[in-house]
Amino acid sequence: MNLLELQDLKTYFFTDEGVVKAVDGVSLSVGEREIVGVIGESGCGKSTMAHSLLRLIVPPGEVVQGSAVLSRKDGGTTDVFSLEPDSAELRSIRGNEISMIFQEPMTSFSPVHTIGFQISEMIGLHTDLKPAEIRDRVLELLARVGISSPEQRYDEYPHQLSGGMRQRAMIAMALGCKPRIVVADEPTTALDVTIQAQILELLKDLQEQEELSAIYITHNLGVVAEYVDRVYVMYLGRVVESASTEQLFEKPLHPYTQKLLRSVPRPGKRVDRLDVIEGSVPTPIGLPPQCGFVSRCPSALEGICDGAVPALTEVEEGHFVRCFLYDEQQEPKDDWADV
Ligand SMILES: Nc1ncnc2c1ncn2[C@@H]1O[C@H](COP(=O)(O)OP(=O)(O)OP(=O)(O)O)[C@@H](O)[C@H]1O
Repeated sequence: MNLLELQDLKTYFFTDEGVVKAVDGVSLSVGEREIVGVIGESGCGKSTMAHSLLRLIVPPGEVVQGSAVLSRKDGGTTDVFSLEPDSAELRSIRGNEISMIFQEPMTSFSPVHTIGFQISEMIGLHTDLKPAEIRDRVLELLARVGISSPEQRYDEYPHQLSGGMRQRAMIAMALGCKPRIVVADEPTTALDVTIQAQILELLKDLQEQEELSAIYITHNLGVVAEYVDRVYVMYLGRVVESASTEQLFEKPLHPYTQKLLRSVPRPGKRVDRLDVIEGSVPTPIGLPPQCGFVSRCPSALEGICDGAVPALTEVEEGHFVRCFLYDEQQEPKDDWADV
């Protein structure tokens, strides 16, 4: 049984310019102790998908469809999308069972309280521990994530910590209640490479020791190659390919994935020239029913790829692709909703 089963998520933003279909039918699963990666260019809907999972979408955005069934610590299951936004149950899930590490740590800490106070408050909210026990847990966590002199850091404010330390403190906060799944949205962009590597190593250790699963949203294919078990490639609000990391690097199928892999340097691969993906991700407003990548695809088939949205098809075990090139039998369909 998977820890998390996201089915057919659609999250739209209802703007004056039109309906932005930021996530348009994404399904994704996370197994126990599995690290799942989500990749794709800026604007493909990765962050919107992650925020939807934690019910952090605010108007004009809305989750319009989908289910996210979470297997709970107590052995039960809950569809996170069926809960009221302000419900106690949702609050008990957030932070306690699924927690999120954001792009910029300053946004998840308040500047006016100390680091220790904020992590303690979060643990206090979700557990019955006594204040002294909470303090001990926070100190242990700070040490665990590699923060030196935890006693001293406990009483410091976020601005007193370096970027790397703040990131660690945020991980401590995210792990405070021993969640089963951590969603890390580009956890390392704002940091230098050495700290990036340390943080990812730390998360990997925690995954092994604390039975943690994770969803990593990243632009960095080096990170995917090294730390991720299974990958979802997103384009224009949809998953266009998903496979084990090994399968994906060995044999990328979707022309978008192939371009993406050729557009960034990868460890262990010598390339003379990196590819550039021509054009940019369109804004997902009023898009015609066709493959989202058709306007940028070097292999597009006229009359096929521009006539319908391809379905996600399993090409070999565990390797799925949404592309007519691999599904020639498929008749163009006029309605995406039927696919
Ligand atoms: N609050 C909002 N209002 C309107 N449109 C939005 C809003 N937030 C995101 N979008 C749009 O939704 C689409 C998906 O954006 P999202 O930030 O989820 O992509 P992303 O893949 O996470 O990008 P990045 O890697 O830059 O974070 C984009 O077209 C974006 O402009």
